[in-house]
Amino acid sequence: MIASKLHLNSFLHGEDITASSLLLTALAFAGLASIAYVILTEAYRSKVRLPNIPGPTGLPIVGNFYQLNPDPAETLHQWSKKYGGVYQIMLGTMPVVVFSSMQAAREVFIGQGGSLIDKPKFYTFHSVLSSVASSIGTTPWSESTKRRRKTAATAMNRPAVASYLPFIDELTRDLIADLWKKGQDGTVAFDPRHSLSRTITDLTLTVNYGARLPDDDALLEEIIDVEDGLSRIKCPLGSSQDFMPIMRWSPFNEKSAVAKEINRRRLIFLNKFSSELEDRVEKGIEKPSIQSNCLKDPDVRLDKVDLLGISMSMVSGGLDTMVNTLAWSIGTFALRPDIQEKAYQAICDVYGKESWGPIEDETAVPYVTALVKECLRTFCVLRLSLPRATWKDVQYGDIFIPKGTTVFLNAWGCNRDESVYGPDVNVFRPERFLEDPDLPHAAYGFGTRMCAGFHLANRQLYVMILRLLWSFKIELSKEDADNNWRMRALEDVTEPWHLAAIPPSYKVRFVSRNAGALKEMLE
Ligand code: HEM
Repeated sequence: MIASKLHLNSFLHGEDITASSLLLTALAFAGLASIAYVILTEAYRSKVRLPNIPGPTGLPIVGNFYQLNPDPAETLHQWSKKYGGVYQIMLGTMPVVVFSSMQAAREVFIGQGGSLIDKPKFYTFHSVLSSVASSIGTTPWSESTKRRRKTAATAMNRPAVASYLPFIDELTRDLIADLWKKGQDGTVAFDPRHSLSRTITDLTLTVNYGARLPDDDALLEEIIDVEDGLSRIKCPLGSSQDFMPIMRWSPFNEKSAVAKEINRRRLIFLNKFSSELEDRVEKGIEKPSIQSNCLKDPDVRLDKVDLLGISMSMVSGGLDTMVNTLAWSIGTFALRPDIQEKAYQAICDVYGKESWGPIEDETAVPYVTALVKECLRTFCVLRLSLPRATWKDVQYGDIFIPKGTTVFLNAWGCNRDESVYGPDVNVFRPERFLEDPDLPHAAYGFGTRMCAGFHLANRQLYVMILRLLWSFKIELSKEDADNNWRMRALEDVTEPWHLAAIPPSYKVRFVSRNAGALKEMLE
């Protein structure tokens, strides 16, 4: 008995030794593997780093990724003061060339536009999310991208936008009626974001499919939620796993699963809208729209995947950008009654106090045109634009950027370029665009892949802002005013890592300036 106990003890003791030595061996092996991984990654990082382009070196494995905190666009803008208007950063093992000065950006993005026509491929977005089709703005250059881009750009050029004016007119009226009703003629303060989202989603779908959004709040919420999720993945800095492949195996990484689920949900509503349109085309009851034109025109050789890609671009391109630009603008107007007054007088000088004027002319009230540009410049909702890749080698002065390099346009930095806007660059001052009507801004990007919807966006912003400021005095809620609520483009952005710059929420009152005239305009 005793002997067998001894035997058992020594046996167990022996097991202990074996287990702990196995553990030690495993730890040593993991340690060596980690060291080897760091050495190999560092060797790779220094090999792929672009010669003769200045920029911060960054940390092993992660490069400059986490140094971009707390606000990537602003950090890159500050770095441009040290490294110049064109410099490189390392995102994990990926070198990225950043353009952060207006002059350099325009010279290369416009002057050598053909060399910057490509888009980089990111693991999360291109391999996990976009398994079926992807929006134009994120798709590398190919024959299919060329066809889609051309169709979308033609469908949103100046004459085409003129044909959508009845939709813009109808939806702006609905928006103003909704704001007036919800706020009970300025007696109740509320957050206008939901109304803005509904109007912009409705408008985007109407222009794309020729049918208005059904009165279905659940569907609207679903579209908004899916598009918000997409923005998070589409964000150039949205997924660390794109730059640090090791993150793809992290048990805490849910990015890929989230991307797949968003793709599934997005396809449900896009397919629904497409098949409803096909039905209308078959019955011959469709209204003019981008998709119906493509379906009916034998010269437009687009397949189903192309058409789906265009739909994705329209919904993704127009939603976040327009809603956030309007949300920043309305909040700013509430804080700046002087600007509201100037705009109101300028509108009344042209159209009088009894009418908000026709919708045809986008430049009839130059102060409003300038106001729209200053809103786009100041809030610049796509602060890092959408990433590009070089299609050909680029030579800019001493800087050589080889084909296939990822390039960021820091639109935020360009819009804060003192050499262009002067010392009051951080002041919200629409007059700067009256003093120099050719003054550029970078909110839509530049060159061959710049925003394909910019005519449509300019027209919508002009009409909506003009009519809002003619109809209402916009006043901050008492609660927000008491709390000294602010709307600074830099300090008050809510999620600086998000693709689109989202303003802080607020409540405002929409007080009619001339209730009788407004009622007539809405009839
Ligand atoms: C305030 C409104 C808007 C802003 C600030 C904005 C900004 C931008 C920016 C910065 C890009 C990337 C450009 C680049 O790569 O250089 C882009 C691309 C694009 N936008 Fe817009 N956008 C707006 C509204 C719209 C609207 C209303 C639509 C259509 C409904 C639209 C459709 C597109 C499309 C299709 C692209 C992809 C172009 C391509 O890659 O070839 N955008 N937009």
